[in-house]
Amino acid sequence: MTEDQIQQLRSRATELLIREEWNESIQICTQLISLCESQIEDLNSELFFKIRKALALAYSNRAESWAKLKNVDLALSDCDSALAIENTHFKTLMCKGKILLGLHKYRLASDCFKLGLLESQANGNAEEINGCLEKCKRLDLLSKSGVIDLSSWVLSGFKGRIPELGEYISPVEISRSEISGRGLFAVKNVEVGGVMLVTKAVAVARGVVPELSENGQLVIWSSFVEKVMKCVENCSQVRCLVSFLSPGEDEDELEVPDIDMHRHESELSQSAITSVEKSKILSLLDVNSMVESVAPAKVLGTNGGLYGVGLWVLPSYINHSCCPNVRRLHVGDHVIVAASRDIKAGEELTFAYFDVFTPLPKRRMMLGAWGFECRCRRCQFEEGIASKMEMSEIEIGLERGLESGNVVFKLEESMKKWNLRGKEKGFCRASFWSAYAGTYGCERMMRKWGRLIPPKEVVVESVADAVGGDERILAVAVEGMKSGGTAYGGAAMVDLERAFKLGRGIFGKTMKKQAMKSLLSRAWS
Ligand SMILES: C[S@@+](CC[C@H](N)C(=O)[O-])C[C@H]1O[C@@H](n2cnc3c(N)ncnc32)[C@H](O)[C@@H]1O
Repeated sequence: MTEDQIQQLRSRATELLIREEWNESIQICTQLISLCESQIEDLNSELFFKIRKALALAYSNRAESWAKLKNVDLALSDCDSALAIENTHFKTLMCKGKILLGLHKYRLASDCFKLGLLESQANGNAEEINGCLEKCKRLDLLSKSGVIDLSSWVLSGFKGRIPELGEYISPVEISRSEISGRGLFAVKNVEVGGVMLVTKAVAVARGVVPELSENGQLVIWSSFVEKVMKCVENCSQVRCLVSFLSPGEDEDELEVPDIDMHRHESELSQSAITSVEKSKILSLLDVNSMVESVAPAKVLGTNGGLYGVGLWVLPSYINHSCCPNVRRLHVGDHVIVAASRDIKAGEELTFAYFDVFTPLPKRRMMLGAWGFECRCRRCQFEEGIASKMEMSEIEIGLERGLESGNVVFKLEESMKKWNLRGKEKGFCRASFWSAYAGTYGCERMMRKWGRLIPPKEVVVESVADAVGGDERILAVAVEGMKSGGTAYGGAAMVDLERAFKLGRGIFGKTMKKQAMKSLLSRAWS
């Protein structure tokens, strides 16, 4: 009788799995598990082995259903129950390997696939298992080296699948920040373009939003909140990491988490945090979620027309500066954080939370919405010159439609008068970048003002040095290169090397020169 019941439930569970009815399949597997467990105590040996087999399969099937529903904790727990009964259970090893791969635990995943490969059932699945093993190896290497190569994807014109990325953490640490709360700090010197982090989103929601209507954004936002809630509920690893993020208040009281907690091979205590309230999640998301940056996506030809909002945990420790030293590049659900200029060991990593080419009064307005005041070197410097008469004349001139060449001329003359040097000039030029771009990009304007203002290569380099790489600086820099002219007035090779350096400040060291060249040509076409 019991045998028949078990057989019936098994067939029903298999049918539901095939039909991808995960919730129903979980119900049937749960019934099957209870039945098997109630029978397993006092059985003659033949039936005992049969029931154990059915029990292992029921746990395995339920694990698969939980995994499909993205309930990672329950899926892993069922895998472990199945493996405790039969430690080489093929189906379970495959299921556990895939879950661990999704959690970026490449070596543990690889151990499961290797064990699976030894089983007789591997014969018909060898290609798939070897593919998984290959993927573990590739991503493990990336997670150790940070070496990313998007070249073939870039050269193919972004056709085909988005390159698969793993998670990577360069030598950085989380420490108390003088800016606010905790921040992320470089432990070693990093050259422009150096990849600092590669992080997969906890969740990301995207949609085509016609003209970015507020309503459309709201719909995407609520789907994003739902996705994050689900991940937090279903994965203790995510729950633990998310619970350390800043709610935006009393940041100096917040605990400083160990960076190693974010290395996915490390084991997190499963029971550390059992739940996080929705209201807390909402305030964490207000402070830490990021909109996928549109500009590099446009150049990369990806995500065009899409509005995307996501949560990437480790990048959430990066504070804002108006003269930042890192930038982010979105590739699929991953964000690559790379140095947008050279960074010294001990320096805090900073993003610009909004466009760096914004004059001080507008930056203050935007920061008002964020709820904090920026005290970065650039803001402090620009506050010092804000009351100068020439500065008000330039701002008023710009507002009233003064010719951009004239704005640039007046600013350059004022900077000479104020005896500015080094980065200070770059800060001012960045704040009035639109006037510089308008002047260098217009032949008529250059005929009129060209001899009275600095050559564009001087301006390009001072702005990149002050606020880091930006595709708009690159566009001005490479203008004229295609037609045989030289952007920098020197030999073409030198021009190209400088353009590559600017490109690395935007896209990071993520591709070979040939691919970067094709991106540069997009910028100048
Ligand atoms: C994404 S978090 C950055 C990491 C945060 N400091 C922490 O301890 O987790 C963003 C929050 O950090 C603070 N913050 C970031 N940049 C700042 C700045 N330049 N000045 C003051 N507060 C800043 C603000 O409270 C902001 O809401």
